[in-house]
Amino acid sequence: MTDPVLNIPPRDKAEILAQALPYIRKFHGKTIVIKYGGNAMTDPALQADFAEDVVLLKLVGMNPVVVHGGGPQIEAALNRLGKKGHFIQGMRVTDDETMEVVEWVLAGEVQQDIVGLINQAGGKAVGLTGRDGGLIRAQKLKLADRNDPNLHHDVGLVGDIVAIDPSVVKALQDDAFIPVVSPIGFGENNESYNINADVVAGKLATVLKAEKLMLLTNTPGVLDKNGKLLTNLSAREIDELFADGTISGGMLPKIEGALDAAKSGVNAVHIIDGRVPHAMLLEILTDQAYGTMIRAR
Ligand SMILES: Nc1ncnc2c1ncn2[C@@H]1O[C@H](COP(=O)(O)OP(=O)(O)O)[C@@H](O)[C@H]1O
Ligand SMILES: CC(=O)N[C@@H](CCC(=O)OP(=O)(O)O)C(=O)O
Repeated sequence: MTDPVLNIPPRDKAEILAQALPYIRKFHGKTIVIKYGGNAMTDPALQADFAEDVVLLKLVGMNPVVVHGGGPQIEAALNRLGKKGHFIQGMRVTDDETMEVVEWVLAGEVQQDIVGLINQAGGKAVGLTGRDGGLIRAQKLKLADRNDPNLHHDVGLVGDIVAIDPSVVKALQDDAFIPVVSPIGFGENNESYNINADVVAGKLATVLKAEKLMLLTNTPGVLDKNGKLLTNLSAREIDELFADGTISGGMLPKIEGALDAAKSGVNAVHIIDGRVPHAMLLEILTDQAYGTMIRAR
């Protein structure tokens, strides 16, 4: 894949840097929630680029908050135990044993890898799960069927977010740290819940009154039935794509998280290709639009 930053002539590079100034000014002090999808983090070189981008955003005065996924990494760990993941409408059916694997892969492995990379790039990252500081309170999700709202699926220990207390994230931000959040919630009886990372990112962006929510994944954005990129989607257009089955699998919770944030006042919500080096930086700091923008109306 070509690198959009390195493979361009120096004059154009200078142009990109000059373009960045108004955006740096505009977003100074603003919170930007970045969902780093498990599918976008499979290449070590891209992971290092991602970490550098997050640090750069912090250095120029923005407040990045990372929410990470790890679907493929959980799947690999389950396979090693002779288990295979099963999804309903983009949600992993989570029994007790799967929940244990989810916790150690997300909080023990993926989160700590990202924290390490950000620190290596010169930032000060702090890893959190939804337990830390009472960040994500959850209850068992009753998953309504998309075609028959009277039918509900039992997806085990998948969490429905009851409340987010963002005080721990705000305290870290005020202290120049970069929070890296694992999508694990806690229930009334201290039980753990597996929550889709897109849903956590959408809700956290809303509660933090973020300026932007960026969802980094492994497609150029939302694609239509012919595989063509849809650069802009309203709530009504999304309903149509749900209805005709164009949006499926992992894209279902992603769009729901994105739309929820857009409707709740997050100014700009983008689904972008995390496999393109520095896509997030270019989206935030240049005039060029990337991926799919989700609009409330
Ligand atoms: N209309 C669509 N456009 C793009 N991707 C889609 C669409 N419908 C379903 N998908 C699937 O959603 C996937 C992204 O979701 P997911 O696998 O959960 O990624 P992540 O780990 O980044 O959250 C894509 O790789 C693709 O297989
Ligand atoms: C309930 C549910 O589906 N949880 C997800 C949590 C990780 C995640 O969301 O990872 P991605 O962002 O990489 O898909 C899972 O178990 O895979």
